[in-house]
Amino acid sequence: MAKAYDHLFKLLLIGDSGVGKTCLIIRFAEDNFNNTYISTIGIDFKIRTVDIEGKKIKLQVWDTAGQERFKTITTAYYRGAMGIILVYDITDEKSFENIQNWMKSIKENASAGVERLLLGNKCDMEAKRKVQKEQADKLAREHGIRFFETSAKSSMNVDEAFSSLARDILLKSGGRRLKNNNKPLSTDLKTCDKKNTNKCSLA
Ligand SMILES: Nc1nc2c(ncn2[C@@H]2O[C@H](COP(=O)(O)OP(=O)(O)OP(=O)(O)O)[C@@H](O)[C@H]2O)c(=O)[nH]1
Repeated sequence: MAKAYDHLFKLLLIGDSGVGKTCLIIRFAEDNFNNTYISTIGIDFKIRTVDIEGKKIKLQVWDTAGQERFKTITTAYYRGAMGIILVYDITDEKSFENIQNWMKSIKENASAGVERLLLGNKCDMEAKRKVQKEQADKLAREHGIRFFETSAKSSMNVDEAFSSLARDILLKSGGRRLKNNNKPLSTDLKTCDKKNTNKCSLA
């Protein structure tokens, strides 16, 4: 039987408790949102297959508990991830400050070539904003990664964020094949603007 997908990418979401990791995954995988807060215990995952540049990419998206007491369990999953999404809440300054610690945790526990992405979630709550977009833009630039403001509630930028990460991983794996087989890299791969301008779109 033919495989239902061309590539399987494992992604992982990390960030403080309550920033909206579970809601982002549910919005992405099931196009749903719930206001009730049930803190994740340990780890869980959901799947969605997306079309990127004519390729079927199966995304296995792992949800981690943000609470400190689950850290030993959750960090064990970093190594298998090809992409890690760091999430903070734009209404919670502490969750943004802690991104530096989450970055450190990636350095200590993830594979060296892992793709990273920064998300400022709950951007529907403009009136309660504590973290300015420029601050996060600057941080993302310092780390050389992409940044989006998202809302799991309104869907804003959720598909775009996941797709841009998947596309970056695809580009990277294409590059590896090029190195190994000396085959030309597919020219139909559109590159996204790496300058965090949120201009990536679904293929
Ligand atoms: N307004 C708004 N609320 C959100 C958004 N995303 C999540 N929430 C709410 O924030 C709360 C926490 O969301 P979760 O997705 O459970 O947070 P989490 O990061 O998975 O938390 P842990 O499992 O404890 O690590 C819930 O009450 C959600 O309804 C969003 O984009 N906008």
